[in-house]
Amino acid sequence: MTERYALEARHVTHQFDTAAASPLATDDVTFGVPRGQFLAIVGPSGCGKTTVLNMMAGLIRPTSGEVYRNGQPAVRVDRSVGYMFARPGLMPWRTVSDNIKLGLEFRGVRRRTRAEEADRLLVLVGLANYRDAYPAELSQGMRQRAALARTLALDPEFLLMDEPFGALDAQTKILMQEEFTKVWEGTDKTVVFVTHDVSEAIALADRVLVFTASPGRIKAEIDIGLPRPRHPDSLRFDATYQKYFERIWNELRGEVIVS
Ligand SMILES: Nc1ncnc2c1ncn2[C@@H]1O[C@H](COP(=O)(O)OP(=O)(O)OP(=O)(O)O)[C@@H](O)[C@H]1O
Repeated sequence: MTERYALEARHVTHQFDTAAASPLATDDVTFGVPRGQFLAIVGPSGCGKTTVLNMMAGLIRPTSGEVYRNGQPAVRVDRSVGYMFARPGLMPWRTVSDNIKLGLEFRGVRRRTRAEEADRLLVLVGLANYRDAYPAELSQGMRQRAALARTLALDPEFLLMDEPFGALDAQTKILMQEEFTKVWEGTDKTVVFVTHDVSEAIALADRVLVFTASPGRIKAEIDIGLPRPRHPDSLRFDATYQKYFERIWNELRGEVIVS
């Protein structure tokens, strides 16, 4: 691997082509994510965060510019990409364990080792006692943990996460951030994490991009120098954390007001 970045967007612009309007979603966005870095993107609603993630995944193509994964244009979704949304999207007719095994099946893990690997992931996300439960029998936070385990079962090189904890209540969200940080810090996965929540971005990420209101451009880029391992649940009381919060919120405030 000689590329400087595992993931890269070079002068990426995306314009949706719809009958009603042709909204410019992103405008000349350029950034790179080194291997193993955790990048967060914050910005007002509608500024093109999901569009950027979809282009990184190879789900949609830029109108101009290019997105690269490991130096290659990201023209399609492949097994290097794990995508996680705010809604867990579990299959209701499959148990938690069987939902996780789905990721293992996709990865081509042999049937014999799937159960063992699913059990390991269930322990990792704190659902060991719910392996045979169905999604409807779980709380929202537990479902999202199961979705995280299913994504991790794919063992993706890139984790693209679109408000993955956005639908959770405040307490569960902090617990999930805590667990996810612990899991991620034990890997070398490259993460792009979209969120509205400035505190979440600072607690989790190595670097935060602040987007302008629509069309999304990069307004600021802030390295988060908080040491690891991190504990999102106690970080909020840290003076350095609060300085980052003030800085990022000052960048974001004007954009939220104009959007
Ligand atoms: N499929 C689509 N067709 C047409 N326009 C779209 C489509 N998807 C998104 N857009 C438009 O592109 C712009 C960016 O949308 P996008 O969902 O990327 O923003 P976002 O920052 O993720 O928003 P939010 O934070 O509210 O989820 C918006 O103006 C939106 O209306």
